[in-house]
Formats: sequence, C-alpha cells, structure tokens
Amino acid sequence: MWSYPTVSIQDVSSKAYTYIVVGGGTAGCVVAARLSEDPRTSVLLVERGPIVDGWSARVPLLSSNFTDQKAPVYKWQSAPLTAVNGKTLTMVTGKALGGSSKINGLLYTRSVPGEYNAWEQAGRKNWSWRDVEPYFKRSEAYLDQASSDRGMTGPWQIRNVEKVRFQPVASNIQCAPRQGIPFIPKANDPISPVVACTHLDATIDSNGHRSATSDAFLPRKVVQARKNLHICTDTVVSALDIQHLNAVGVFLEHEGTAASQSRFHVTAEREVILCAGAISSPQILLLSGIGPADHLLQHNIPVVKDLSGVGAYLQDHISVPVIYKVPVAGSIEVLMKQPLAAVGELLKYAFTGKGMFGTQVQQANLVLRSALLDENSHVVITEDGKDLDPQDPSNIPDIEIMLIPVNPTDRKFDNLSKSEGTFSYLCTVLRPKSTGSVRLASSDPREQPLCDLGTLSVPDDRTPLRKALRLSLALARGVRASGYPFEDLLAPASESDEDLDTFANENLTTTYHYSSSCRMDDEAHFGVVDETLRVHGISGLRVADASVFPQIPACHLQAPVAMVAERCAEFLKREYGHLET
Ligand SMILES: Cc1cc2nc3c(=O)[nH]c(=O)nc-3n(C[C@H](O)[C@H](O)[C@H](O)COP(=O)(O)OP(=O)(O)OC[C@H]3O[C@@H](n4cnc5c(N)ncnc54)[C@H](O)[C@@H]3O)c2cc1C
Repeated sequence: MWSYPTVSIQDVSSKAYTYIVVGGGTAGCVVAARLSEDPRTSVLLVERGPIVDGWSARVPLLSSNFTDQKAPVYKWQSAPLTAVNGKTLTMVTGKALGGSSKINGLLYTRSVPGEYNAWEQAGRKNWSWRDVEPYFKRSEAYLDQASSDRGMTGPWQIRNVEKVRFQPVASNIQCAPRQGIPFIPKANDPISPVVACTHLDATIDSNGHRSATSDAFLPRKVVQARKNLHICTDTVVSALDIQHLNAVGVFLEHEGTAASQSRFHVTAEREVILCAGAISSPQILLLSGIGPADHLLQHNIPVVKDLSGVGAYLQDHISVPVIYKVPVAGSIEVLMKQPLAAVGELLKYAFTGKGMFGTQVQQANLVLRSALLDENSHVVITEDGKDLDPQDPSNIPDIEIMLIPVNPTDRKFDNLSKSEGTFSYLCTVLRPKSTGSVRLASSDPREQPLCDLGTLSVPDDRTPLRKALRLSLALARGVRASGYPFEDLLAPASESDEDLDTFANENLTTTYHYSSSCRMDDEAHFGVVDETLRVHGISGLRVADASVFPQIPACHLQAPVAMVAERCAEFLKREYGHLET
C-alpha cells in the first residue's frame, strides 16, 4: 500500500514557498488544502506530529479514546488554578496531521447566529452570521437530507445521529420538555436553536469513518496529485524568521531531538500562516519575539514587537460532571464488561460501518440560557418569544448539559459490578468570563508552555454553573421517576450554593476547548490579529485557528475553527489574486 506523501526536513531546507502553514491541525489542513488549489502557488505545511492513519484511527469510538497510551496527543498539567484551591487540570491537544480533529469527540456544532452577530456588534467587521455562514457551508458535505441551510458539496462529511443507543440518553430526551426545554432533532438545521435538547451532528463519513480535516481536505489522493503542496511531518517550527517587522520564513527542527540540534530554514515568499492551535500559536509568537516585552525579556528573547495580547486571553469552557450508576446496557461500558457484545458490535462495524463503534460518545445535549431557568430549573420564556430568537446576541446560550453514557473523568469507581455502568451529565459553562494565559515555561519549543486556564477566576461564572448542576439534578429526578434506575456515584451533597461550589471545586474538569489566546481585536484591547487575521504590526503573518476567537464560542469548537480557516484562505486568495477554483 502507498504511504502518505510527505517530505523530510532536509528536502525543504533552504527552499522557498509562496506560503508556509505552521501546524497541520484542524485549521492548518483546511488552509493548506485551499491555498494549494491554485497550481501557481507553492505551499509548505509543517506539522509537529506524525501521519496517523491506521484502522483504529478511523473508528469513531476507538479514535476518541485519548486516554489510550498510544493516542497521538500532547498531555500535560495546567498551571495551578488560583480560584480553585490550586487544583491543576490535565490538558490535551492532538498531535498528528489533522491535529485535534483526529482525536476529538467528533461533535460538529456551529453555535447560534447571535454568536457571530455579537462579534460584529462589538466591532469585528464582516464577521456577522451572514458573513460566516457561507464558509461553514463551503467546508461541509452534509450526509442527511438535503437542506438549503447546510453545505452539501464540500469535502468534510458530517452526519446526524443515526440512532440514540443508550437508554439514559433517550430518557433524558423525554424528560427535557418537562423542564420547558423542547426536543429539536437536528442541532444545526435550519440553525442552532437557543433553547433545546438536540441530537448532535458528528464528523463521521459515509463509510462510518472519522472525518478529521486531514482526511477530508488532504486525503492521500489529493496530496499525491498536488505537486505544489509539500507536507513535512514530525517537524517542529521553533520560531518565525521576522526581518524588519516582516515574516519572511520559519526555522525548523526535528521533533524529538534536543533544541540545540540542527536548525533548518525555509523562506516564505508571501506569507506565513500560523495554525498551531490556541496553546502553540501564542507560544511560537513568543519564541519569535512577538508578545509582552517584559515576559520576553525574562526569557532573554529580543523583542521584535511588544504585543501584550499574545497569550493573554486564554479561555476554556468550564465543566463539572455529575455521575450515576446505571444498568450496564445503558452505558458504553457494556463493551468492556460484556466481551460478546463487544465482538458483535465490532463485527457489525466491520461489515456495515454502523453500531456503537461507528458513533460518537455524546449523541445528544441540552443548551439554554441560564437566566431563563426558574427556581425549579424550569425554562420560562416571555410571551413575545423574543427569548428564542437565535439571531439576537443577547440570546446566546450560556450552559450546555452534555449527556454522556460513560464516566468522562479519570476517577475510578471500584464498587461497580459487571452488570453496572456509568452515565454522566457534564454541566458546562459556555460563556465564561474567566480568562487565563499562555506563557513560556522555557525557550525550548518542544516544552509545553505554562497554561493558566483561569477557571472560575471571575466569581460570576459560578452562577450559570450552579444552575447547570441544579438542572442536571432535576433531569436525574425525572429519569428516576420514569422508572429507570439511577444511583448516585458523584453528586453534590445538596443543592445549596455552598455545596454546589464545593462539589464544583472538587470535580472541575477542562472541556479541552482552548481558545482566544491570540484574539481578533485592537492592540489596545489585548488583540493580536485584525479582521483579516493579520498579526498587528507584522506584515506577511496571519493566525487562523482556535486562538483568534474574540471570545470562546458557545459550542464545541472544531466547526468554527474550520470556518476561520476557510476565511483565512479566502482573504489570501482575494488579496493576491489567486486563480478561481
Ligand atoms: C480531547 C478533545 C475532545 C474534543 N472534542 C471536540 C468535539 O467533539 N467537537 C468539537 O467541535 N471540538 C472538540 N474539541 C475541540 C476541537 O477539537 C479543537 O478546538 C480544534 O480542533 C482546534 O483546532 P486548531 O486548528 O486550533 O488546533 P489543532 O487541531 O490542535 O492543531 C494544531 C496543530 O499544530 C501542531 N503544532 C503545534 N505546535 C507546532 C509547532 N511548533 N510546529 C509545528 N506544528 C505544531 C499540533 O501538532 C497540531 O496538529 C476537542 C478537543 C480535544 C483535545
């Protein structure tokens, strides 16, 4: 079988490319694919991780298990959270061509139109829903019923849940309307609703395989055919080459060797596009002398551009699990505890691409605005229905309850028998005000930077979190009342603010949705890029990944990341007069 076409660091050393894309992750694969559509350009894509395209990397359920020792991920501890008793959280991002889209939970969510209307209202010209919607559609090949609200001809295959597989998920879907939360079967069609319990879309293709952006935008066939695209893997970009405030190239090193080993150089004739994600993009800028001057000087890095926003506004969704013991058939643990069931499911998947192995872990969720919840965790809507307008920025949901048929934490429950499994509500704050930072731990580009997630540093974030926890407890009561057995495994002692806060402090987790560390805003407001994603004060340099969101979007991030990447490629094509494709 032909191997995936890559080039070595020696092959590209001292060469020049029209564009250099740094980081072949979710965004980087989209940018490189779009730019190399024009045969008159040459594109180099540099990725720190390897090509990962074995069988298990394609199976949705197996490839989402990032706790597996062999999973292609970076894993490290956050800085201690000062607002949460110095607790540290385990951080995870993808390390392979495809980046985090290669290992994530596969969910495809775009957020409500009001999200992007809020960006424009706050001054980001041409980033309203009307402006961004065509770029969501451009990427997408929606596999369900044709819809004018979905992209049907793009490379990225997305499908809706084929069947809800676990009884506790189905029971919660039935209970949600009793809390005033309607069931809306399709999360993104026609547009994301502001109050709903929905089935979720996933990046799974028509064969039942994971559809990472590397698989969708840069499949082997495409890369083989494009002589103007080179992909260099297992290679770390150690710094940008900035001359007279102009990005003219990048410095490369082998991944896995000490920083003092050979350094290679590649020239960018037009632009360098940074797509290394919300942790590594600010790290690379800092290593290149672009960032807060005082921090750079602490690390003896000469200041190229004093830009205080670099790494300054790191955000993540805040989340806390509430976990119940359920009959094992209601949990993914059935695959671990009943080997025959697992073999049956594997065979089903091998022959049909369907079944438990061919689906995402989280099939459904609830989203809503916590201010609409009354003291009984019931949603109350004003009679004029204005609360439900998804275009209105004041209606952006601020909580999500993820319905997860497994224990998503690394906490072990030893008292479970073979006939018992777990089900969790992951109570998530979608619009946290808390922010943290990314700062260099050392000048070694291979060492993860210090990441302060800032979780709960703004006390206001506790209000929606408490409401989300109370709502999950109300849902659990409803499920129990329907006769389904739910036994507490991890739940707050009571619903008092104090007990909920203690519970949250003890069980807080990250959602791995790192964002906004090179945000799109003015320099004076901790901005790093402008509305066409150009880095302030440096020519020939853009950032396009999860770091540029002005504020963390109220959804899972991969779809908005791909939208930003599509827009970045379009900005470059327009500016430099590319061939129409
Ligand atoms: C465990 C997990 C589960 C998630 N689940 C979901 C989900 O279900 N749905 C959803 O929408 N979102 C989910 N997310 C979030 C989403 O996947 C990410 O926000 C998004 O994919 C980030 O895209 P990106 O392009 O910004 O970064 P990435 O996709 O992380 O890409 C960055 C790439 O840059 C490379 N890189 C870094 N530094 C360098 C360097 N110095 N030189 C060269 N290359 C470098 C990395 O190896 C990586 O491949 C999840 C994330 C994680 C980690």
